[in-house]
Amino acid sequence: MDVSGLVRRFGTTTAVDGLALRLEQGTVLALLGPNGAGKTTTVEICSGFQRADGGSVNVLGLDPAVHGEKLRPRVGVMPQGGGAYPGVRAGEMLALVASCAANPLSPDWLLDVLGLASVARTPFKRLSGGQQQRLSLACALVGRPELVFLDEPTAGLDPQARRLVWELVGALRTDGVSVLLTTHIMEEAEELADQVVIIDHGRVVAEGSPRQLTAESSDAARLRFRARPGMDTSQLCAALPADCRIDEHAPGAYLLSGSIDPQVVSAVTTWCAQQGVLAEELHVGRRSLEDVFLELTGRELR
Ligand SMILES: Nc1ncnc2c1ncn2[C@@H]1O[C@H](COP(=O)(O)OP(=O)(O)OP(=O)(O)O)[C@@H](O)[C@H]1O
Repeated sequence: MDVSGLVRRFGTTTAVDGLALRLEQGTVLALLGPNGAGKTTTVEICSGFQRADGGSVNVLGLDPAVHGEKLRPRVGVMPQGGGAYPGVRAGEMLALVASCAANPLSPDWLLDVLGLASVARTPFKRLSGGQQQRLSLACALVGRPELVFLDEPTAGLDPQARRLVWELVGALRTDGVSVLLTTHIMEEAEELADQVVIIDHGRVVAEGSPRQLTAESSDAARLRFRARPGMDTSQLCAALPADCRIDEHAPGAYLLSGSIDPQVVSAVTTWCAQQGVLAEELHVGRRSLEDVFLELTGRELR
């Protein structure tokens, strides 16, 4: 799939502003971005649910705005928030979607894999939020698609169901299916994606494999630890090398960046001991995808 120069406006808002993406066959691309960055709009244009105001989209060699009918049997879509006729039973819904496909997977098998066999006769509106999500995923996969769009596939899922979705995405990739997913869970992108694209204000701000994105531009490492929230770290900072910086980026979560050497680690633990606190989850390593994401898109709420 290839997207270039994509533009979508809503009144005075430019939701997508010249976006370019490339999803290679049989790979997983994670589209990340803060709330309102333009992820869902992009996915909806690529999957043929919205028209673009500019740019080009090529999905499996076709333009979704022109060849929606031809594309529909070849792609699977799990929209954000799912959706179905409220009164339809879970099993009926999946059977209905399967009946539109040339060579569908067995709906019963898929219900079983997704842990929905026991609610096959339950009306959609009576399913729990997580069950609705899983049914929506089943509907996206039942037609054996060549390419799947998953808009926040694990939002609202419990840890077991999230792992199951991760396994399914891994299995799709092994089968040569291309996957475009959006997520706010950085760990999910690190775990699943071959390629990560971070967007903000409808534009690409960074892209690469999770490893490329988290590789340090210098040899500066990070030291993280958890301790009592709100500690005054100015004294600690004064005792560290000049290029070291310490931030409490969430209550009780401290992040020290700069030249981290054994003396710095020792200074941190000694200082914590002097404060009478235990430095928990002390970890020295490269920056995480979440660090990169926050550096690029800022820390303020959208
Ligand atoms: N139908 C619409 N009418 C008006 N504005 C819209 C419409 N759809 C999206 N927008 C606006 O376009 C921008 C991008 O929205 P979009 O839903 O694509 O963001 P997102 O990255 O998917 O966000 P989230 O992470 O919250 O799901 C937002 O400012 C949103 O308010």
